[in-house]
Amino acid sequence: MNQKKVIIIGGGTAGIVIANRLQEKFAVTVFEKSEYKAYPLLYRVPLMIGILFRRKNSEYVHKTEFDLANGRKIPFYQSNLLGGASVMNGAVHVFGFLSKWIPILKRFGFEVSDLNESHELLYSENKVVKSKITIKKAPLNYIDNSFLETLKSRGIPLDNMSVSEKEACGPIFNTVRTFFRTSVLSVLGKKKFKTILNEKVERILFDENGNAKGVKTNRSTYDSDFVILSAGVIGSCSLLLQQQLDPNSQIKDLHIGKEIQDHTNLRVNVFANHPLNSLNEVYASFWKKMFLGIKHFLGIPTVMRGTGATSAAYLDLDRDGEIDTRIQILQFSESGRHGSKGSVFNTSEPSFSISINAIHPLSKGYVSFNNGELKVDPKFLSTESDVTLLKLAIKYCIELLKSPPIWDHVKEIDQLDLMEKDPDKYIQETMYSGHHLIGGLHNSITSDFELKDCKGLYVCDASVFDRFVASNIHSSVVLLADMFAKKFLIKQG
Ligand SMILES: Cc1cc2nc3c(=O)[nH]c(=O)nc-3n(C[C@H](O)[C@H](O)[C@H](O)COP(=O)(O)OP(=O)(O)OC[C@H]3O[C@@H](n4cnc5c(N)ncnc54)[C@H](O)[C@@H]3O)c2cc1C
Repeated sequence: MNQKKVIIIGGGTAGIVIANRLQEKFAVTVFEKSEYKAYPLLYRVPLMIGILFRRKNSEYVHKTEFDLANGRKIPFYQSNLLGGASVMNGAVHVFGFLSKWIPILKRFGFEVSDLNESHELLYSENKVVKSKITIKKAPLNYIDNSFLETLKSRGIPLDNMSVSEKEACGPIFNTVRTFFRTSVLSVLGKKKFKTILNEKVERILFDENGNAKGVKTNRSTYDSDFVILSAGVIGSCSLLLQQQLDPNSQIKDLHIGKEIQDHTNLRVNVFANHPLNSLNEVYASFWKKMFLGIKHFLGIPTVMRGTGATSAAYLDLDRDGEIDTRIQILQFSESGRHGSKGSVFNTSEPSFSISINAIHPLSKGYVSFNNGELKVDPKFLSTESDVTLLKLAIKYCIELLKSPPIWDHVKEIDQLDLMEKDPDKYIQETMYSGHHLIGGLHNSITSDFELKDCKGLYVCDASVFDRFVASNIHSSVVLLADMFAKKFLIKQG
């Protein structure tokens, strides 16, 4: 039987998940502009991924910069590898608040049972199942235990951190195989679809009736019955925006690139008063690093199993009855990421951080393409309520750190004076991107994910989210991509 052909643009998080489902009934080809290079073993170990971002001219990632209102430039990293952002992300898994999922499910005609089915198909907890994304609860040490104990003494109960709808604290989920980080590439165990690497799609082709009929890449043109755009927020928006510039373009002005969002990420850094049995040890000593590395590769549990982000808490800081903030222990410090005016949070001393994420920020920005130039600006903290929440969070973290038992580990809270006297300045000088871009195409598609006015061209990736359902976005993208593919199979299969 002649199978219908589907072209997927982008072999990233969404693209691979969609290809995995659609290969049941379609001849699927995935075009990925990056190559799957011999990705070093080292980077597949959870924490070691951080080394990638510090290398200048890395062949595995490329860097875009966001301009902040105060003149600071902060990096946003994209992947140069098959698997997209999921290969080099921090691997923290959060499935999201059901109350936030419901409007998204409704918008696309899904039921909660669809969400649960996709979850069941793609994720397994604490066991390795072929072709699933394996997740584990992060291993906890005494910094985590003190953090959780302090939270509990403030009335925040221990709960399931993957789906809590109320204030809770607990260990978080990481993507991990027995020895390595894993990503959506684990679904490649059953791969039948074709991947064409190192080939960038430059144009989507349409027939005379306005139906998508294939793509033009930097090398050739390819025919298909359907085209699915999964090139990520920046990739999908920029491809459509560029194509729209052509006066005869099929693609109309459909709010493309408008209302993108990102989680701002802020850290409260702490110098500890004693050496920590934590990821700092991996940082501090070559021999310890070797020792832990050997243990890790032998499959003996080590701190390297975690991403360094280990336990967290959901909080309702403005007391309006809805969870708004997540604080999370980070047992490592990234050079260059902290400190005002580019100074570095000193990692040679034992240290840890509390990372703050406003879960549902209201600030919105854009992706634009003018005079051959791509501009991406999430317009961080352009809404006053986002700043207010971060200030409440800083205050909360300082109070928390000053309470036992976590206080027992604290020698000094870095930049405490600035945080207390001028939190606005602290926020502007130290905030970073949470690397969770969403939106840009959410107003441009139908409830079937079809680009409005363009038959046969579908969009599904982080760009179709009109809101955050969780404090992290990877799992949300994976689950929506699978639900989309299931719907596509029913309608077109
Ligand atoms: C550094 C980093 C850390 C993160 N940490 C976490 C985390 O800990 N937890 C979490 O939940 N989320 C995390 N995220 C976010 C999450 O990984 C992403 O939001 C999600 O994977 C986005 O999926 P996507 O399919 O929309 O895009 P991507 O995975 O980026 O896929 C898009 C793909 O399309 C390709 N492409 C683009 N244009 C073209 C073209 N014209 N032709 C062919 N191919 C093209 C790109 O090369 C890319 O491979 C992180 C992201 C980053 C970057």
